[in-house]
Amino acid sequence: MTSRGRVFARTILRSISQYRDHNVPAAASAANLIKDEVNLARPRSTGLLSGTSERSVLDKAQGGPVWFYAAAGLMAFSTTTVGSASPHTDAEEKGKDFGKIDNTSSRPRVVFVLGGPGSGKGTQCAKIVDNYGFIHLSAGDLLRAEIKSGSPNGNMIQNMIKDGKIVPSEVTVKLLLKAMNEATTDKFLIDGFPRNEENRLAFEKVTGLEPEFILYFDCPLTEMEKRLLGRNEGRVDDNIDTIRKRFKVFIESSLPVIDHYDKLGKTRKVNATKTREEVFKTIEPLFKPFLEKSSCDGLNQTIMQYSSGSAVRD
Ligand SMILES: Nc1ncnc2c1ncn2[C@@H]1O[C@H](COP(=O)(O)OP(=O)(O)O)[C@@H](O)[C@H]1O
Ligand SMILES: Nc1ccn([C@@H]2O[C@H](COP(=O)(O)OP(=O)(O)O)[C@@H](O)[C@H]2O)c(=O)n1
Repeated sequence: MTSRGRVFARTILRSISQYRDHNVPAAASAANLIKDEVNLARPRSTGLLSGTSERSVLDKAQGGPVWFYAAAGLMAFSTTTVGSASPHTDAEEKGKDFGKIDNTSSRPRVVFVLGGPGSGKGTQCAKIVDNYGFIHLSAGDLLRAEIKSGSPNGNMIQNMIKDGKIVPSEVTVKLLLKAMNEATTDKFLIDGFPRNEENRLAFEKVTGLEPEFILYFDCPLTEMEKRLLGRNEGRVDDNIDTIRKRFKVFIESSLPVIDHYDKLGKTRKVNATKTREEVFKTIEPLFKPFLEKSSCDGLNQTIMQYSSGSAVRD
């Protein structure tokens, strides 16, 4: 990074502090995340010109180092559009129209997988990973791993999960970013996230990334309840009391997020009541376009821009 880049980054961080001093809560929590992320991402950004393996996946967010964009994320960001779907698009109906994935971009590509508890998100994610080279990041799994790791946040997370509540975004986004940074691919299925508007805004502000689309598993509560009670994974939250609380949270906090993306034409609604195989058949057309062209071309182009000095971001 050049000294000009450092000066600019400091300026951005200073302006975030000023926002925080004026009690803008989202800016304040984003600022905390950003500071952590600066520490996470900075050492790696020196490898920018030395090849893909040394570049942090998130360094590629919007074509520049993540900490830079994390800071800039507090400003308005333009987004990448995928497909031509209209609101309330049904996966079965649209078929191949889902196609227009920007495979020339070197940005990390993110698909959010949403749906009520027990709607089959994890089950389908495993199939997508096997067939379409995505990395599956389950927010719930990351939180449960954090509890197991003996983290100081462990107790708090455990209590929230037992009570069916949504863990503060600061914690969850940080875990997601760490996992994305460690990943060896740039295609991410982020499952069970964003679960509320706070999750959504924190991720957006910190990464500057917009999802390609939202895969929404639509399933009646009665079916989800039956599946959860039969899941048998020994989870502290798969009991009838917590399940009912989770349903309430889903309706009150998660549906508005799905609706937000629906209005942007990004929600791909899937009937999740069918068999596992049928559901997978329905969603496959959404993922085929990701196989059509490697993102390496876009990536190489970005690296050449940096080498020739034509890119202003360092
Ligand atoms: N299409 C389906 N039909 C019947 N049961 C399913 C289906 N998809 C998943 N399941 C089962 O329902 C339970 C919940 O699925 P899971 O993928 O863990 O849901 P989520 O990740 O949305 O909570 C699991 O026991 C799973 O095996
Ligand atoms: N973005 C997220 C995702 C999960 N969680 C917590 O983790 C629990 C389990 O989420 P999960 O995605 O593993 O499971 P399901 O509820 O989808 O079956 C949620 O009920 C929340 O308590 C969270 O706080 N924030």
